[in-house]
Amino acid sequence: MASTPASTPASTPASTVEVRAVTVAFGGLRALRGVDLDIARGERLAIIGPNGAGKTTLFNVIAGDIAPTTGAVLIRGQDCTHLPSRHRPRLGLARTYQKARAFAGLTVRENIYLALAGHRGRHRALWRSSADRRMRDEAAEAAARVWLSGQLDAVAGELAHGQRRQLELAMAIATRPDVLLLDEPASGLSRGERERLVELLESLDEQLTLLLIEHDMDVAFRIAGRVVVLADGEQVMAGSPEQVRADPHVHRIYLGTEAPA
Ligand SMILES: Nc1ncnc2c1ncn2[C@@H]1O[C@H](COP(=O)(O)OP(=O)(O)OP(=O)(O)O)[C@@H](O)[C@H]1O
Repeated sequence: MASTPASTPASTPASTVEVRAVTVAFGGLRALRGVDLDIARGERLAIIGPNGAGKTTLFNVIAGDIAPTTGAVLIRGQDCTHLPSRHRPRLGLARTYQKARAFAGLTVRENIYLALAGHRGRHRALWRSSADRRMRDEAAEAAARVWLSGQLDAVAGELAHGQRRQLELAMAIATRPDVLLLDEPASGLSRGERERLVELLESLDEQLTLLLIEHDMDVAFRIAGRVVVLADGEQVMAGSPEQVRADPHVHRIYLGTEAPA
């Protein structure tokens, strides 16, 4: 019988991210009530739902920013329910937040560089070695991906809102994640910036697993292959953008209107 090398997992997980019966209680408030989700490698999944539905809480659980009250999260087959968020980038996970987190006093290049250095555990060796020079080049490449080449030496705090969001995205994609969580990437962007965001998201590696919380239905439906609708901490529907767009229940609870005839 052929032996399996020790480094090869016994089985390849069917899903890159598995959310198992996750509940989150904040005191008496149940922000998530038994959410189950399987997200396949390379899938583009949009999570939509009204304010307070539990979307960001679900992201926080997947990214390790909070632990679920009950239930489990597996990333690439590994149970990481209680793994702190700082260890999850090494599982290939990157996320952005609703509020920009770049250092306002540092330049675009420095911010992306620090994201890379943090990811590789190289905080203490800034700007010195050839590896650091490589990271500076990689930072410039990531900036170019989000059309910020002309702003490499601009201080983040002086960027326009849209450019700051582009920077956040560059900081996330620079680490070449397998799983990318974007929390409302289109928020506050102009129409032209939204078009560029869609173009950028469409250009990401096909193998990348992308989870998106988005209030802009146009962006969400264009990017996603599957849409999950959360309401009041529960998944109320999942389907293709076309199915979700046409679902009368979704229209009532989320859009507050009847589905188009
Ligand atoms: N740290 C917290 N402490 C207490 N309650 C919280 C906390 N975080 C979220 N909540 C509550 O949990 C519920 C779900 O919040 P969450 O931010 O996940 O919703 P959301 O769907 O992302 O909403 P939005 O679209 O407005 O961002 C809300 O009622 C919110 O007030």
